[in-house]
Amino acid sequence: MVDARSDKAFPVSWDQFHRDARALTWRLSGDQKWQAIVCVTRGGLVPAAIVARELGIRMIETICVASYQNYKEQGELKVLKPVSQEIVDLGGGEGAGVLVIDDLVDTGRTARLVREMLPKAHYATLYSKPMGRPLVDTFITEVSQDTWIYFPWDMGLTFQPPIVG
Ligand SMILES: O=P(O)(O)OC[C@H]1O[C@H](OP(=O)(O)OP(=O)(O)O)[C@H](O)[C@@H]1O
Ligand SMILES: O=c1[nH]c(=O)c2nc[nH]c2[nH]1
Ligand SMILES: [Mg+2]
Repeated sequence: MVDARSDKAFPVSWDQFHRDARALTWRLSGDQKWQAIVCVTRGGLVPAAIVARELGIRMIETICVASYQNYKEQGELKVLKPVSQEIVDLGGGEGAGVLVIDDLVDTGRTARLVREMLPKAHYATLYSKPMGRPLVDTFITEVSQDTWIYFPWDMGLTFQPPIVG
């Protein structure tokens, strides 16, 4: 479970995010020809746009899942929109040849749910935490379980008090 008291922070700038999304694309750009991207909203929308642009993929589907209602607190996992049958049936069924993109895996609950719908898909995220790591096929950076990742779309510029004084 995510510890609501966790105080380690991993802030990610837009530059860093873009670099990491491109690094993820390099890892996904081998021999495999992806038939479609399924992005896990909302966090998967931005990395999916970058990966789709880099890989030349125009078939993009969403799976709409929500679980973190209040900041750092995971509630009940809700599927607001499942993946269309057309996408599940690609590559002979069960999502073979489909690339699933999300921003991160934390407890792995979201990834487990998506994998039930697309068992043969390839699951890729930019960031992972130890509990979720076994559920991801490709990721870029791992942080500890008690670290909260701050994405650029959730942040703004604010004054920082000096470290000393
Ligand atoms: O591994 P887990 O513990 O399941 O957590 C990971 C999920 O949590 C966040 O989504 P969230 O439910 O907050 O919705 P959002 O993408 O709309 O921000 C994140 O974008 C992942 O999808
Ligand atoms: O912005 C976020 N940062 C995280 O570390 C996280 N874990 C689950 N959901 C998350 N959202
Ligand atoms: Mg999400």
